[in-house]
Amino acid sequence: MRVVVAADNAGVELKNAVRDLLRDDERVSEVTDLGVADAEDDRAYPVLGLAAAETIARGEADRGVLVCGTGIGVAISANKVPGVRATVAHDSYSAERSVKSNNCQVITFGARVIGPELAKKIVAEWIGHTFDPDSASAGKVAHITEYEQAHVAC
Ligand SMILES: O=C[C@H](O)[C@H](O)COP(=O)(O)O
Repeated sequence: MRVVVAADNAGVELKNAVRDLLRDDERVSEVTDLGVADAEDDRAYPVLGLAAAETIARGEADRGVLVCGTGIGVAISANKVPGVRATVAHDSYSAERSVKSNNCQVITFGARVIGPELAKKIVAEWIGHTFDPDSASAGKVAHITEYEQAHVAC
């Protein structure tokens, strides 16, 4: 699995902790870190969120982990990229269902909301979840995709 990670300067430390966890996970073949690298880099969360989501939309990554102060801004940004579904998930069940019910490729965290150990635990579980295209959830996700394709300008 190829994972892209990104954060604004509010989330850089948590992003780095999750990035390092992913790099040590044998289920992950590649981790692309789009930054920010440190707290001095003031690129705003939309820049990072959109760049990460576009990486997935281009087929260059399978999943994404995005971090900002709340996780909300990067999620909103990533969801603007056609074909990408992102959500904040600060608990194990939401993270699981974000994949199994919603086929989300992206999970986001708020560094001002969740601590690193819980975030890392959630990510370690999240990596193992997969979407079943034959599940009852698939038709609901297809409805979202059909709307997007009919209404969202590329
Ligand atoms: O969703 C936005 C993020 O929490 C970001 O890190 C902080 O944004 P703000 O500086 O506009 O509050």
